[in-house]
Amino acid sequence: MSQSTSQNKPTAFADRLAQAVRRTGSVTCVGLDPRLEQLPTSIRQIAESGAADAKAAAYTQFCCDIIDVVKDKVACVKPQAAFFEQLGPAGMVSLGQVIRYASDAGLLVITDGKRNDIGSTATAYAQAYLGAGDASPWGSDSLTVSPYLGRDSLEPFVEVCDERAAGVFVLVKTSNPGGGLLQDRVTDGQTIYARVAELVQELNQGRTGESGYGPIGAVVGATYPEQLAEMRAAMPTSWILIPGFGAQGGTAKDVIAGFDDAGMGAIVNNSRNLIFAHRRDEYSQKYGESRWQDAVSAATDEMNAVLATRIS
Ligand SMILES: O=c1ccn([C@@H]2O[C@H](COP(=O)(O)O)[C@@H](O)[C@H]2O)c(=O)[nH]1
Repeated sequence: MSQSTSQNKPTAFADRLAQAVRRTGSVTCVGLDPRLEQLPTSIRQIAESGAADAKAAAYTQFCCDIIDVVKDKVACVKPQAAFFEQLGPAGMVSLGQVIRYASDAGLLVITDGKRNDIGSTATAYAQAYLGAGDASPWGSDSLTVSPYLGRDSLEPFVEVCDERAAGVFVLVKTSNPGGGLLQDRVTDGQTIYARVAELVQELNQGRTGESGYGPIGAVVGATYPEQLAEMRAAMPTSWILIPGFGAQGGTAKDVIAGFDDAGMGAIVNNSRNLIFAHRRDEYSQKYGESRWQDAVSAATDEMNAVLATRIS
């Protein structure tokens, strides 16, 4: 549930994120991307029947067990909607349960759905996902959104962010190798991703809170450190969500440029290398599969420490 000010006005998402980063001392975002075949055996057994609701129950258990481990170690989690949607309706129920569990545990939730559409439909997406607790049916603090449909498709999200003290992260420069096909195109002397960043910066105008950041954040991949530096400068009032750390090759030195001088303004997502840490050589020997939660804990501590050393 959103923390409230004395006037009972919910604290803005950007400020809640700043508070959570300060409280935990962590800029790590734990990505909740459950994949059936990679789950520890004890969890995979829940899905033994092969039915969608059994798989969904396994996903819920796995994600909630991870939340139990990381709730005091990090500021936020990012459930990836795709893995839940893949299971159909039962998966979507699981997504809702995981979001609620994380929120109740005091974590900020960024649902990674990469939603958007024409304005009137975008409003429905915004109302569905944005607003923690009972403010929306999904109860997310924040949602990833696509800018491809233009400014009028983003404005409904901005409105709902204002109403519900929520946030969005607009895809600016994604971590995947093929993203440049469109994002790096130069038009009117500017790359598309730089034009999107300009739009993000415009939308945040007049919306910054105590933290100096506004509700409209940006996604910029750890796999493009030079562009990350360029985007930090282009969007000084936007939180940057940096995916691509770990399994996609991004390292601590690649993400430094995403932070402001106070070591704030960015969160670094890591999904596979944290949640399936028990499968990594460095942790499997020490913990084995039966102690998979200890592996998640150790991997999260390690990421926190590596980032803290680099950023401070
Ligand atoms: O540009 C982007 C935008 C989103 N993602 C998502 O982040 C995680 C990354 O998972 P890892 O296991 O840490 O590679 C995943 O949910 C992606 O869909 C991204 O990677 N890049």
